[in-house]
Amino acid sequence: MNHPTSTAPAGLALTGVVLTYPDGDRTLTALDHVTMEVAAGEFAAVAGPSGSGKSSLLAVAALLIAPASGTVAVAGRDAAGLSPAERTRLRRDHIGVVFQQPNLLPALTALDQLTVMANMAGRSARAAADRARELLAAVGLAGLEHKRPHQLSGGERQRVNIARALMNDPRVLLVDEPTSALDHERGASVVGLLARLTRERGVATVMVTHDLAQLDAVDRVWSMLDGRLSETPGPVTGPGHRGGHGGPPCVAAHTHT
Ligand SMILES: Nc1ncnc2c1ncn2[C@@H]1O[C@H](COP(=O)(O)OP(=O)(O)OP(=O)(O)O)[C@@H](O)[C@H]1O
Repeated sequence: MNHPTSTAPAGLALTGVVLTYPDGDRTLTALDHVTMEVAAGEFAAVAGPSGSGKSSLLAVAALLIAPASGTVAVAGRDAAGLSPAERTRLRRDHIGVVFQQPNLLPALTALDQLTVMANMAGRSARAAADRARELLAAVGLAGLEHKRPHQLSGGERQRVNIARALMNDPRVLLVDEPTSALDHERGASVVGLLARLTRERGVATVMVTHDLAQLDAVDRVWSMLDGRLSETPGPVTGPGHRGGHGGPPCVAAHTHT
């Protein structure tokens, strides 16, 4: 168990994060002094064009890549200075990741997709099954626990994916393009589900998306352009706000001077 060691917020905090990749003789700056705070119970979206740095942001927030400079704090704990084992534990205990493709194992039932993770984390089989059932019900899949992935729709598979990411009761939920394989209606339903789970479970959620039509349920919208992140202004009232922010942000027109 990781205990907070600083006054960083209980959700996610990135401060002055710079991430570079080698690019021939030069370096490419994928994240350029990115600062972002997402509180417990807050649902933030990051929108931006292809190549703007959204996946890089998620990878750094998930503690999969260490930034060249800047800090990442998860559940109040600064990841800098942790050993690889401590970083892995911080990720396992406090971060849930929903990948774009559900990555479900074809042979496993919906219930087993969730319990296999918990068993690996040392939870008793009974406790894991109880939690998995509760989560599958919470994402609207009660009664489908014994279905295998090919017996589920795309939207249902994405719900299993979300339930699986919540198995360890994470403080931070990182979601990569969850609606890309879904039609508008099913996509809106998945985003609405993420909004509800974020609020009910007090998790700090960051959703990366291309889909500007799916932002009504989020609390805050950030725009990513050329590795720079800025919050898109709108009539947002803070954590718990629901019901739209006055239309999609003008991501393409956003400039940094
Ligand atoms: N492993 C890597 N090595 C070198 N350059 C990389 C690497 N990963 C990403 N990049 C570059 O970093 C920049 C940001 O990429 P990133 O994948 O974070 O963008 P993105 O906004 O997620 O794009 P998309 O929406 O297409 O997934 C791009 O210019 C990309 O080419």
